[in-house]
Amino acid sequence: MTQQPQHPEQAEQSDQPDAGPLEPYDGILLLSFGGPEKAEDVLPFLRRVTAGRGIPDERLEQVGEHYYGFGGRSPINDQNRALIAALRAELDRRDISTPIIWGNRNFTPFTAEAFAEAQERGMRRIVTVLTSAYQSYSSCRQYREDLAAADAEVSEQGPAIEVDKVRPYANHPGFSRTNTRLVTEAVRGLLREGVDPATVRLLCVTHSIPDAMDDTSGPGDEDGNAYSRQHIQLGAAITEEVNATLDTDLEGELVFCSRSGPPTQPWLEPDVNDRLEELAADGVQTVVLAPIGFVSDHMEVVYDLDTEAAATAEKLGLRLVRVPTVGVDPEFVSGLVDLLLERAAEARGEDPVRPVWPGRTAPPSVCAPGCCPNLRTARPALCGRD
Ligand SMILES: CC1=C(CCC(=O)O)c2cc3nc(cc4[nH]c(cc5[nH]c(cc1n2)c(C)c5CCC(=O)O)c(CCC(=O)O)c4C)C(CCC(=O)O)=C3C
Ligand SMILES: [Fe+2]
Repeated sequence: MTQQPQHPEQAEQSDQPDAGPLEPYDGILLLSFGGPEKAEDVLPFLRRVTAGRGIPDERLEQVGEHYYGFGGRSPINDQNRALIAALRAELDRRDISTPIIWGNRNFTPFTAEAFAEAQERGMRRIVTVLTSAYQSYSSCRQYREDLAAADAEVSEQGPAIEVDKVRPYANHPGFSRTNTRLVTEAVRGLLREGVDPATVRLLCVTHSIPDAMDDTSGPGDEDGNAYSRQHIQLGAAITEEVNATLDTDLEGELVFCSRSGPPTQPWLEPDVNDRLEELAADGVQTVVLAPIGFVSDHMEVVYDLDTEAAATAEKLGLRLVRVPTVGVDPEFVSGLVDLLLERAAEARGEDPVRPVWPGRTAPPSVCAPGCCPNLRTARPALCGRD
């Protein structure tokens, strides 16, 4: 690979696909949730997120206040800009000139705007990476539906764009090993201070989802619950690895944050705050809180964990040590590039090595028919066999 990185201007002018390691793709789409950037954005954003989803008004007002507490600006868009810059640098380092575009479900640039940009730049076949590592309707299939809707919208204006997606990456080492290292370093810091490991508990935390959404998550040919199983598997592997590395005997478990929906609807539990109460009553003194469900420190992390759970811990006299999210950690970013290369090799009909940790099987890059169904209305989705 002696080819020099192309100038972006040059890439824009060319209407030929980039000949290179990511062939057959001529564009990379980072697909994310999106968040508001100023106070006036908050209500339209929340209305869009919750359209037709039966979230009680009371909860919406509360969540609005979380955003206003940060001046109406969610950190998520800036974190995605930083991730794009880090991906660009890692691609350049590997002499891969394929351009990156960006789309969001709930804030501009919307997914359809990203598709319009792809069309303008002459892209014909793109590969998508989600800012979400796990399988469920909310964290995977809904993005595939967004892709289908965006595709339908722009295909009236110009040539069609073919779209593929990298596999859900909860058990790709770039994600799982980075989380493991970050947790290990947090616990090592406590040991260095002389904290007694017998007083420490490890909590892995993720976004709660309705039980019904968890029950149907996954390809539909197993037992469902792919979302909770993937988290439990990674949490257990991290705990084991931390204990092996540091010669400790910490207990680890999975807890949930950011529940919404009506109180009558069951969501995954225990809530992080409830669990902190119980652990304090059991004599635990320090909790290491690892947000393995999130890729960056967006509002769920800076509000639900760093503000709300931190206040609960303070009230209980518990010390809370929050582990960083993977963010733009070089090992994570490099893993995403590996995933792009793996997907490109599959698209060329090759049989690439698909690294996995923990466990033995990587989820397929092309989702099974009916994977992670929408329980309300079936909508068309791309990147699957249905
Ligand atoms: C699994 C999952 C992820 C992780 C995977 C992924 O990243 O996709 C995630 C991420 C995020 N969720 C976010 C924000 C919100 N999620 C909401 C509501 C909901 N989330 C759900 C699930 C998830 N959500 C569900 C089942 C609902 C109920 C309504 C529905 O079925 O859709 C609501 C409505 C109000 C509320 O009830 O909280 C908001 C404002 C933000 C942006 C943060 C920022 O601005 O920095 C991010 C990254
Ligand atoms: Fe959410």
